[in-house]
Amino acid sequence: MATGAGVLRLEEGPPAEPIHQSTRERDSATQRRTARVAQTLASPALGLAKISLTFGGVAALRDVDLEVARGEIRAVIGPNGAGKSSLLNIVSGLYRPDRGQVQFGEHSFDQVPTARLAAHGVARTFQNLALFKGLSVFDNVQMGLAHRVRAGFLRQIMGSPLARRIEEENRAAAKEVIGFLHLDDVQDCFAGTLPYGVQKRVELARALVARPKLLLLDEPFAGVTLAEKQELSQHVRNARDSLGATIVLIEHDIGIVMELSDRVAVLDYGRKIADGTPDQIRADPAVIDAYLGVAHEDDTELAV
Ligand SMILES: Nc1ncnc2c1ncn2[C@@H]1O[C@H](COP(=O)(O)OP(=O)(O)OP(=O)(O)O)[C@@H](O)[C@H]1O
Repeated sequence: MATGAGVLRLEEGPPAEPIHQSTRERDSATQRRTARVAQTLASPALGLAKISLTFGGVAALRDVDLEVARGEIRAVIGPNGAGKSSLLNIVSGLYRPDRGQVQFGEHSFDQVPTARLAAHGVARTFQNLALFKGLSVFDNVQMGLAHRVRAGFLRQIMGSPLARRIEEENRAAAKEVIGFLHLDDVQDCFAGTLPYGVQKRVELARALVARPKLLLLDEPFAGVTLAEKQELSQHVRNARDSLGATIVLIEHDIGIVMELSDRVAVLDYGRKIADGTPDQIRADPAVIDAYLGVAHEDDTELAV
């Protein structure tokens, strides 16, 4: 039987406040999710095929398949050590899998070329903030366009009109995403002086400034307050709804995951043990066993 203690063990911050939806709201949200997934699965934004990875004798990932539909919010969850970060590191090219393929749209890779990630329309955030704390919010956000600046380096030092135009475009893009994430008031502050939850938002802005097609979020809600979680999850949803980004997130806060995601994949000991809508995952006995490590009963649900 699922116990609160078992679930709390999985969370790094306070548990998410349950969002109460009426049955009709919940049904229509489910219908929208199903339509979105069905519509776009023919041409997934991200496909992983038979991904395996070992570290010495430890199998971090075993034959993991994953499809992410365009415009979907897709969560990957699992207990500590299940392989979530390893998976994200493979998708962003930091790890090379022993076997398997990663596909972005038409392009397929044995190892994702990290340096060309942005060119493929992929951006990511990190579990531990990777901001430049001594730079302003504005400059941090502009760093998300560094690949464009590098491309125009020679033109820049020559002060060409094209370099000036690129710089203006970059500033305009940064300004726009800063407004989108309600960071206008703090855009001139040093990033390191801001509350942790705001810094997380700055990191999200930096990832979004290049308008990625695919956004990888590594524990975006870790360490933030309950109010900040609610706000941040709305921004993640807006990034999908208004900017059209497909989103993959790994996250320990099951409450937020179930509320935010269209579909959830569950890893345990490097294997994918379940994949489905939040309702399917909540009721899946294998998931309950993996999280609680106890024998399940037929009527048990994941307590979130
Ligand atoms: N760089 C590494 N070197 C050696 N072993 C590693 C490395 N990275 C991950 N592992 C091992 O691979 C397995 C999967 O780890 P991973 O960090 O991917 O899991 P996780 O689900 O992200 O865990 P957590 O939720 O605790 O971050 C674990 O047994 C871990 O110890």
